[in-house]
Amino acid sequence: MTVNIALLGFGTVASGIPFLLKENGAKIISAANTDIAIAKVLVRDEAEKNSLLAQGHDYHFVTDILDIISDDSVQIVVELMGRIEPAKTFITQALQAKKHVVTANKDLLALHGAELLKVAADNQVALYYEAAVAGGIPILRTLANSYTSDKITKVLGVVNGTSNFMMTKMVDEGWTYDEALAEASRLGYAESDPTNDVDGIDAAYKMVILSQFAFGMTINFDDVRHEGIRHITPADVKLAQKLGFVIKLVGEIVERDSGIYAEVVPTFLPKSHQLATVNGVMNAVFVESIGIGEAMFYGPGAGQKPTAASVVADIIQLSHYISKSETAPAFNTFVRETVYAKKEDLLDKYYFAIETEDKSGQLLRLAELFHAENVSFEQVFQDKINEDVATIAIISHQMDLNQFDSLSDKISNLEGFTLRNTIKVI
Ligand SMILES: NC(=O)C1=CN([C@@H]2O[C@H](COP(=O)(O)OP(=O)(O)OC[C@H]3O[C@@H](n4cnc5c(N)ncnc54)[C@H](OP(=O)(O)O)[C@@H]3O)[C@@H](O)[C@H]2O)C=CC1
Ligand SMILES: N[C@@H](CC=O)C(=O)O
Ligand code: NA
Repeated sequence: MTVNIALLGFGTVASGIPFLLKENGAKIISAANTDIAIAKVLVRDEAEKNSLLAQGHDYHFVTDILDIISDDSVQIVVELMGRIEPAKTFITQALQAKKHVVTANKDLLALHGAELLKVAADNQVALYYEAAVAGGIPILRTLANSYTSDKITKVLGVVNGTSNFMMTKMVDEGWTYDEALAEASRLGYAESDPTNDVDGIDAAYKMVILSQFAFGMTINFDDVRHEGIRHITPADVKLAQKLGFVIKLVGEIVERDSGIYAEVVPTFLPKSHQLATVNGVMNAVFVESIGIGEAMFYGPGAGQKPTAASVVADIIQLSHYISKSETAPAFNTFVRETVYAKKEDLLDKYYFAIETEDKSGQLLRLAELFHAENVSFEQVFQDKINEDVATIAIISHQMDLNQFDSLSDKISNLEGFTLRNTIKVI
């Protein structure tokens, strides 16, 4: 038999699918128990269709989603257009027409996943999305299947390929921010709007999805504190290096007695930490659990073939169920009530970079602020910016999130001081 699939969009990831289906034909047929054919491809308009045909792409291109939704021979719809609309409407229509759906769209899953999964369940079809988190790393299926016996307590992840690639190029090779971003876009790593990549939004979407698979809880996207890489300066990087740290954009999800918490923030990682060596477009998800202990899953987080490989793995799994006329199980079955951690249960050390006039008594004023919050300094450094202005860099001892927010606020409002940056220290 043959399972017919339809692709929505034919950009970076989607155009990698034919290669894998062709190169691994025999293996795929044996795993899926069926042949898999690309029956239709939705493109934006006639101009794109003609251009793809002229390039030698020999597919049945359509420009109206209804040509796919109303086609009973199409059993799996593969959404690779990205963004919220019209992807949300098209996926809903496909599920309602009792077609399985595969997507890599983390924006949509993080913001509207629950609604879409309900439509899938109501229509006895499945929605799979391995590629949505850490592109080529098989992390979601691993958490859903191989961690069933275990209790996860913490997930740390470098999960945005674009920002990690940019930071690596800027720090190790001296590229400018704009050069690094342009190259990440050229290589197909960045989103069509790279704001999400550099501002920590894409990684925060992935934290929402990871919270569901690792902890069975759905953290609201708005509750994921997130910050990107724009504010990190060469001075921050230099000090980090001097102290034996590297700076990375790290996502973290923890479960404390009071509940769960997730954030994505620039982080000082000790050079000896496993995540410190994750460079370029590589991603890694570091999992702490009571059974397995510490485990790290490492691989390419973006790029055409790695991402398409995850998409095709989902297609194969669904095709297998279709070929056996079996109901495809839900991608993730771990669901608990979502309970948020109290801020006082979230303890971390922080780096504060503060600019101020280079005159006596300034450090004392900062010391008084920290003392009033009952937080002590672990290390303090001062660096001249010019004749009159200096940066005071403080690495604190542990404080809870209330103390951190209060201190950041107070320093920002302290006359004569500018809080230039804060970075979490692991
Ligand atoms: N690239 C990567 O490494 C990874 C991507 N992803 C996710 O995979 C998805 C696809 O990403 P990627 O392939 O990089 O994106 P691209 O922008 O390369 O491809 C998307 C394609 O869909 C087309 N498209 C958009 N809207 C429509 C529409 N209404 N009708 C028809 N075609 C449409 C776009 O056309 P046009 O150019 O005209 O807008 C474009 O050709 C996204 O959700 C992304 O977040 C996930 C992991 C890794
Ligand atoms: N733009 C994303 C693509 C994969 O999710 C990234 O850079 O990680
Ligand atoms: Na993945």
